[in-house]
Amino acid sequence: MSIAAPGQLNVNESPSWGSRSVDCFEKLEQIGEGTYGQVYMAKEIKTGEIVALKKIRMDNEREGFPITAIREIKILKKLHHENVIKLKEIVTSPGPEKDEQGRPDGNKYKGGIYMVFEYMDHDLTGLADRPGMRFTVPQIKCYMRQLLTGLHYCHVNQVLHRDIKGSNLLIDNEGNLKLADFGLARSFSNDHNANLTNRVITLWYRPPELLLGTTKYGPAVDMWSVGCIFAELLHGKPIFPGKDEPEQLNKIFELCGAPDEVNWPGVSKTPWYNQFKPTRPMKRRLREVFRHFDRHALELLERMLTLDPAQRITAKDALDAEYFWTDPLPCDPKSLPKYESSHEFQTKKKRQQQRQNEEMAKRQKMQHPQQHTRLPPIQQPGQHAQMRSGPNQNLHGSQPQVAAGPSHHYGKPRGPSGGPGRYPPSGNPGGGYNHPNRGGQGGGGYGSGPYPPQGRGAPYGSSGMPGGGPRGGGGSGYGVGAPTYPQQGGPYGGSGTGRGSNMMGGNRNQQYGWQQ
Ligand SMILES: Nc1ncnc2c1ncn2[C@@H]1O[C@H](COP(=O)(O)OP(=O)(O)OP(=O)(O)O)[C@@H](O)[C@H]1O
Repeated sequence: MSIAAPGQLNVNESPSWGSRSVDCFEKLEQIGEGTYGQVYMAKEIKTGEIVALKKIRMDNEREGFPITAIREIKILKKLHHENVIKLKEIVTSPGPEKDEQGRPDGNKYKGGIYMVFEYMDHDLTGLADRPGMRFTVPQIKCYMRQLLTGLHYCHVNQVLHRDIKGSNLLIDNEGNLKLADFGLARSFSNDHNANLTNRVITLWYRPPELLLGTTKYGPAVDMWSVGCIFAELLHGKPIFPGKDEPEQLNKIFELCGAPDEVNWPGVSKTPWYNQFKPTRPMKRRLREVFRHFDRHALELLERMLTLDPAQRITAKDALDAEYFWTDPLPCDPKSLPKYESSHEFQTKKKRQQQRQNEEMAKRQKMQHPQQHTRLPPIQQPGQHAQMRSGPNQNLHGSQPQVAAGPSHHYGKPRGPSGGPGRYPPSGNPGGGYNHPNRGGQGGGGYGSGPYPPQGRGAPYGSSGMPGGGPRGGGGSGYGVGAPTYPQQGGPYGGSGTGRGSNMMGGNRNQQYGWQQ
């Protein structure tokens, strides 16, 4: 195997890797917008095969080929599993890129580099965000089992994903779930002796050890994120929607209790413990808050959302949990309903459009109050099932017609709050931190709202949720807007500046200094 010089991409391993032009593909539509650039659904002209093209952003020539992209390619080339997204090849575009209007796109780099992936119809966030979406218990078990199987495979192969969240879990119309976006992934050694950056994992899914500044960690960080996803599937909305790191920790402690040397030996030695330890006793309330969850689901969740990473359940043990072996059993992926493609990018875009329409209608009403009452209703995007859908459009068969069009996870969780209407303002987070701006009482956020019915019920149903349900209303995806980071110098200072800043996960391109 030939080795590329540092900072260069080794495309020599297979003649096809990097040798073909992106012109072999016809871009059909944008389905995602990530830190690195756009993701498109595209068709290979020769074969008609539908793929996903992820453009690698090369904004800054001086930095060369982004280290994160090199990592993603390197790791994905070594991982081959049915629950891990398949990287098919790398293609290039020789000349300056053009934008949609045919103008040069301002990219200083003279060409473009794309990763070609197998196409997946949905991401979990986009799917869950569909109006009226209801996941059944066997369906949740089926997705969770696949998520854990894929993750177990990564961990056995000594790869940490470090960005597990709904928009990185891709689902096809055969019901297969695959882990995607390995841009923050890295190899680890079993002794966990290397210093790794703690500025990884999107804030809402970030475990307490990273929030407390730990730099020696292992697969348990991914298992915390899995616990957050699991709870979200059952609960119907994200369980820890913190707007910045201190609030994130606070939300965790309110539900999982305060960490101490009894429940988490060694916690007092974590770098930022003294700064962020709660100033009042906080007991674990997970069982009480989620008492309506199925018993086995709650048992498993308890073990995933364990504060001490050393005691947190592993992917392998989670797969053995009673939850997956008791009725109702996980369903066969193939038996799952087939939906029109849905990615978070598109659901967000649609909501934005809807809000614009509503505002326009309001303005019209103010200008022509009489006439307005007789106007036909504003047409909402996605009312007609005529949007371009993925290659499996004809797979709907006898499934109930779904109203909305595609909705990939576009624009990703850049910011923590879910957008207007989705999450009530958290108010004073309470929780008693030693943080100058915090420390008030109350504000638990779990005690007041009704929860969706459990058991065989519909975790994502619109009934019973405040404001018509977290998924159905006008809120936008998984977060917009910037969290307020404390000034540099504090534990959370200095992130999120410059190009490619990911509000929830920090700035990827700045995450790789002395710590990896
Ligand atoms: N293979 C694929 N098939 C279909 N859609 C995809 C595929 N890969 C990515 N997407 C869509 O594009 C979105 C962004 O992709 P991805 O997470 O890989 O980009 P990114 O630049 O790493 O994003 P981020 O900055 O959020 O980490 C995904 O959430 C998903 O909706």
